[in-house]
Amino acid sequence: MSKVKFFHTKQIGKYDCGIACASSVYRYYGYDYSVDYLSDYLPSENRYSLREMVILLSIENHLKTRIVEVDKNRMSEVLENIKFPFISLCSVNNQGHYVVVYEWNSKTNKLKISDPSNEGITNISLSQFQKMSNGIFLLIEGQFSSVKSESSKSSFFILIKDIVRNNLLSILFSFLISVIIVILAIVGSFYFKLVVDYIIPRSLDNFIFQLCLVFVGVVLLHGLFIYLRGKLIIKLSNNLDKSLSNKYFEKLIKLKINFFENRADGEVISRFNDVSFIRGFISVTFVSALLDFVIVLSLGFIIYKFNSILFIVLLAFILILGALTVLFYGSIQVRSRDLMLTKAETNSYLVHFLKFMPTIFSLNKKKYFINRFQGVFGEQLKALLKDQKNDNLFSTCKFLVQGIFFVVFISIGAQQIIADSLTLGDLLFINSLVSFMMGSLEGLLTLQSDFQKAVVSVSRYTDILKYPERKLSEHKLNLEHVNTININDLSYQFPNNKTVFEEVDLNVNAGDKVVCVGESGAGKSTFAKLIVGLYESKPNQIRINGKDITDYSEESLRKEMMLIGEAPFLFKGSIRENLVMGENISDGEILNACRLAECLEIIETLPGGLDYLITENGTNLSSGQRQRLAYARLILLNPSVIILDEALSNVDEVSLKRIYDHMIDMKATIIYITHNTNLIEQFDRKIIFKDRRIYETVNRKDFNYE
Ligand SMILES: Nc1ncnc2c1ncn2[C@@H]1O[C@H](COP(=O)(O)OP(=O)(O)OP(=O)(O)O)[C@@H](O)[C@H]1O
Repeated sequence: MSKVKFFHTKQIGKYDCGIACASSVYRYYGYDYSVDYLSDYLPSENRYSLREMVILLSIENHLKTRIVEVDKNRMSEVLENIKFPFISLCSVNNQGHYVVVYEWNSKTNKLKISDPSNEGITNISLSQFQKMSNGIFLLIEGQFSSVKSESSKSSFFILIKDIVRNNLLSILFSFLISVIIVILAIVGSFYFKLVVDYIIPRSLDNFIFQLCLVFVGVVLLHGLFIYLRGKLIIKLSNNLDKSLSNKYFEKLIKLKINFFENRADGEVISRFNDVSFIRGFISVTFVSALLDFVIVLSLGFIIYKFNSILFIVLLAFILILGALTVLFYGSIQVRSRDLMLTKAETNSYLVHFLKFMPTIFSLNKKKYFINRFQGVFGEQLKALLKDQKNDNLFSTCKFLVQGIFFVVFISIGAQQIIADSLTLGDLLFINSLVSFMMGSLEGLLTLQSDFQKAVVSVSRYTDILKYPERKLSEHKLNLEHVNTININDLSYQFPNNKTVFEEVDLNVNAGDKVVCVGESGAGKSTFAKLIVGLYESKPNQIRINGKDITDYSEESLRKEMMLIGEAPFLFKGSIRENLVMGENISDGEILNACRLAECLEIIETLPGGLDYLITENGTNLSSGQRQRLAYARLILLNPSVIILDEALSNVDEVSLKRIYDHMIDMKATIIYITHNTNLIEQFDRKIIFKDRRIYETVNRKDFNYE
C-alpha cells in the first residue's frame, strides 16, 4: 500500500490561510496548484469567507465540497465518521483562520493538522482542536475530474537537479580545481613545519632560499587556480542567469492575460530578481558546499593521523558548532523568507508608486503615500532587524565557541610539546590546517541561510513556471484574412465567478464598421479581449471564417486581429522605431499611416520628425498624440480586423472626425468601443451592451444607451 502523503503550504500574506489550505488539499489530491495560482481566483482581500473557499476548491470542477457544522462536544464521534482531509474554520485571536485536518488517531487522541501559519504539519490533541475549531468544516466529498498535474515532487529539487545536470561539466571542473586549491593550501601549511622543525634547528641557511622559491611557486600556483576557479564560476553564473531568465520570459509570454491583470508589475519583477539567489546558490554555494565538506573531512583525517587528541578536541568543537546551527536553523529559515517576501513587497510598491507619481502629486496625496510606503518598508525593516539580530546572536555564539576552542586547542598542543609528544612545527602545521578548515566550516554554516533564500526563490520562480499557459498548438491553421466573425451563444465568467455575458450572438463580416457602446462595466472590453482570443471562450462560441478561434495559430490570429486600448504602449526610442517595431517599412508608408491617424502634423512639428526621441511610455507627448501614434502603428501592421477599445478617447474632436472619415474608407473590419457617440454616425452597425446581453440598433435615434 502506498504511503499517504500530507502536504503543508505555508501562508504568505496575512489573509492567505484559506488559499494555503486549498493549495494543500489540491496537492493532496494530485493537483499542483500554488497559492500564487489560486489567488487569481480570489482577487479580493477578504479571504475568509466560506463561499470563497468553495469557489477555490471547485476550480475546473476538480473537487466536490460540502460545508457542515458539527457539534463540538461530540467531536471524537464526528472524527470517527468523517472523510479526511477536511478544512476546519477556526478562531485564532478572535479572527477567522483555516487549517487542514489530515488524520485523527483515536488511540493517541491526536490530530494531524496543517496550520498554514506554522512551518509544517503538527500533531495536536483533541481538546486543543476543540478549542480552536469553530465546528464548521469544509468537507471534500470527492473528485469530479481525474486530470492531475504532472508532478507533485518538490519544485526545488527538480529545478536544482535540472540545473546541475545541464551544467555538470562546469560544476565538476570547478570542484576539481577547488580540490587542487585545497591540496596546494595544505602543502603551503607544511612550510611552517619545515622551517620550525627542520631548517631552524639545523641552521640550514642555504636551503632557506631554495625552499622559499619552491613555496613561492606553490603560492603562485595556488593563485592561478583561484583565478581559474573564479573564472569558471563567473561563466557558470552567467550561463545560469541566461537560462533561468530566458525560461522566465519565455513563460511570461505564454501566460494567460488574467495573470497580468491580477498581479502588480513589481511582484512579477521581484520574482525575476529572485533568479540571482538561485544562480548564487548553484554557482557558488552548491560548489563551495561540496568542497567545504570534502575539506573538513580530508583535513580532519590528516589531523587525526597526526595527533588523535587534538583531533578529538576539534571534533568536539565541530559537534558544538553543528548543534548551534541546528538550534538556529528554524529561526534563520523564517527570517530569510520573511525578509525576501517583505523586500518583494517594497519593490512592488515602489514600481507602482513611481509609475503614478504625477497623479499622486496632483492629488496632493504625497503624505498619504509616504505613510503607506513607510508601512510597507517598515515591514521590511522589521524583518531585516529580526534577521540581523538573529544573525548577530548566531555570530556571537560562533565567535565564543571558536575563541574558546582555539585557547583549549593551543593549550593542549602546548602541553604535548612540553611532554615531547609534539613538535612546535607540528602544532603550527595543525593550527594552519585548522585555520584553513575554519573557513570551510564557516561556509557550511552559512549554507543554511543561502539555502533558505534559494528555497524561497525557487518556489516563487517555479510558481510562475508551473502557472497554466494559454492553449497553444504548433499544428494549427494559418489565418490569412478574416472574412467573418460569428459569435454564437457566448457566455463569459471571470475566474472569481463574475458573469459578464450570457448567450450573446453577433455576426461581423469583412469590412464592417461596428461601434460598441454601453455603460461602464457592461463588458465591452471583456468582449474585445474574447474576440481576439486574449480571454478563452468555450468551443465554437467564437468562429472565425467558420472555424473555432482556437483552431488558428496564435501567431496568425494576432497578425490578423489586433486590439488596442486606451493606454497606448510606447517605448523609449524614436517615433520611427515605435511605429515600425523592427519591420522594414518605408518612410512613405509610415507617413501614409500617420495621415490616416491624423498625426502627420505631430511629426512635422516635433524636432527631428520621425527621429524624435520618445521617452518611456511616451511621457514627452500629449495623451492624444500618444493615442494617434499607437493607432498609426496599428494601421501599419495592416490587420484584417482592428478593435479599438477607447483607443482614441483623448483625441480632439476635429482630428477624431477626420480619423473616422478615413476609417470608413479603410478595407479593414473595425470594431470601435467608445462612450463618445456624437461623431460616429457613419459607422454602419451599432451594438449596445446592456444587462449581460448585446443589442443591435439600426438607426441613429435608437442609439442612446443611457
Ligand atoms: N480581471 C477581471 N476579473 C474579474 N472581473 C473583471 C475583470 N475585468 C473586468 N471585470 C469585471 O467585468 C465587468 C466588465 O468589465 P469590462 O472592463 O469589460 O467593462 P467595460 O464595458 O469595458 O467598461 P468601461 O466602459 O468602463 O471600460 C465589470 O463588472 C468588471 O468589474
